[in-house]
Amino acid sequence: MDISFKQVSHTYQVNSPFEYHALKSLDFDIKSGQFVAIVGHTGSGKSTLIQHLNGLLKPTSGEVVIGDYRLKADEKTANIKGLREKVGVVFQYPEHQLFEETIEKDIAFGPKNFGASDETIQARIPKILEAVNLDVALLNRSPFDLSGGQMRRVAIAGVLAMEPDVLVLDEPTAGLDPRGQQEIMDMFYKLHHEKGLTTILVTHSMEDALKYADHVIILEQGKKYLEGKPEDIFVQQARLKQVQLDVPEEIQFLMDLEKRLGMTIHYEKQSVDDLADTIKHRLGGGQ
Ligand SMILES: Nc1ncnc2c1ncn2[C@@H]1O[C@H](COP(=O)(O)OP(=O)(O)OP(=O)(O)O)[C@@H](O)[C@H]1O
Repeated sequence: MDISFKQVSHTYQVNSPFEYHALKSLDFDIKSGQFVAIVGHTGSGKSTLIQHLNGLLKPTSGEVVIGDYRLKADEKTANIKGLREKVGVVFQYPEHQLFEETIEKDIAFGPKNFGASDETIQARIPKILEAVNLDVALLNRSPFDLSGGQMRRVAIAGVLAMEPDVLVLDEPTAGLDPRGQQEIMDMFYKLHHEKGLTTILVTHSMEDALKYADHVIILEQGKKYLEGKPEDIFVQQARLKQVQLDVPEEIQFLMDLEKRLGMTIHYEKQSVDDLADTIKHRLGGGQ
């Protein structure tokens, strides 16, 4: 689904001593099928922004358009339930929201609430378990018997069970070890391509934004600071530094290489192996 933010502002606790302007005149478009990373340091407005994607929050002014749905202040959004079915949100630490006695019931909870029949849900479950790499034998176990990483996969399975068109991921790897982080991100990347999803990833990892996203939006104090292709955004070291963001490791490495050896390699999402080959070749003869 295409998504548009048109001059969106959001103010918390209007007309109170705690009034806070969290989003300020945000304008951007996300095309159906894009993988977009939203980055910015703490308090820049990322969580506020994504809560506008399924109508948990509404703009104080401006409008958000998501497919055929429109969110606008003082206007009742037609069929908000339909919007919440289409936009799946994986919140931070989603495993904290597990509550059913069995894994199967937890995965089925969302679609059941939205009126899907038992047969429909049963038909979806094996494919979802495969996607999140959980064993079918676990279905009747309590989610609370699992490891933290497995619990997160159950919670993600519950969101996927709704078969959303748009997947919103709020720091989906927070608290996982490096291997778990990569497994989860690779899983989302695969799902994104296989299911033709529109994916919106909030992350503190510049490396993940560079590796997985085809578009990056940087927020600073509720405003859009930079927007574009990751390989164009993440070479702007001085501008990133101004908002306390780092250059991803791969790009930092190529910048150091240029400084030390005068070797210029333009980063175009090459793998580490391809970069190593290019460097060896340039150094003369693959040693
Ligand atoms: N309910 C609220 N009432 C008042 N201010 C709020 C409320 N929720 C968030 N804020 C403020 O809005 C600003 C943006 O918060 P938000 O959670 O969107 O930022 P963020 O970029 O997601 O931060 P983080 O990376 O820490 O999750 C922060 O300064 C925050 O304190």
